[in-house]
Amino acid sequence: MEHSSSPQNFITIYTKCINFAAIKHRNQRRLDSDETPYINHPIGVAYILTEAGITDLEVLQAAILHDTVEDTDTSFEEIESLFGPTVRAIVQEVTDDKSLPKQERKRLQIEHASKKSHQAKLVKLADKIYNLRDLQRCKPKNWTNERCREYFIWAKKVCDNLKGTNESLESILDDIFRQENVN
Ligand SMILES: Nc1nc2c(ncn2[C@@H]2O[C@H](COP(=O)(O)OP(=O)(O)O)[C@@H](OP(=O)(O)OP(=O)(O)O)[C@H]2O)c(=O)[nH]1
Ligand SMILES: [Mn+2]
Repeated sequence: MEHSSSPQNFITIYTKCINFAAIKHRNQRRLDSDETPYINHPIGVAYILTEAGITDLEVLQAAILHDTVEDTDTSFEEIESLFGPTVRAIVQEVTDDKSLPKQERKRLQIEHASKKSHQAKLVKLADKIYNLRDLQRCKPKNWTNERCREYFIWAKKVCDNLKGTNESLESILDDIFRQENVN
């Protein structure tokens, strides 16, 4: 999408994304016992990226929008018409096909990670950092210790195939996996 890089436009475009995602996720909660509003997750994913020095607006937009199609009634067409073809493409790359069995979806994340675009890899790395930190903070309702452990082990396999994308994000992940003795 054509946009100037002036701070005014950047903030206007970014805020439009946050507002859209907040409306779409408004009835959703995280799985923690506090039932944290779901929107905390996409905002936190974008924040992880800005803290790592990433200023690519399309990446930050896609981070905010990354779970709208997977987890709400949002369509890719809607994303494209509001935010343009590049943001749509990144969101599409990080969206799991929920019609597939879970095991297959998880396997495909490992298999496809290395083939993603640079922009999509950044969103995937930050998504994993957020979710792994969240698991370190507290166990989701109904998750056993074993399920948490399996998530760490699976996430490591996905992240191994995203290597060479961003040093800062990858060093955060290295620390998390080291803390959890996943190797
Ligand atoms: N750690 C944690 N995760 C929570 C919580 N609430 C919701 N989630 C979401 O749960 C997903 C991970 O749970 P799984 O059982 O492995 O996956 P599934 O939802 O796709 O079946 C993540 O989806 P995702 O963001 O699409 O990422 P991905 O894991 O599928 O890559 C994560 O955002 C929570 O309180 N803690
Ligand atoms: Mn996510």
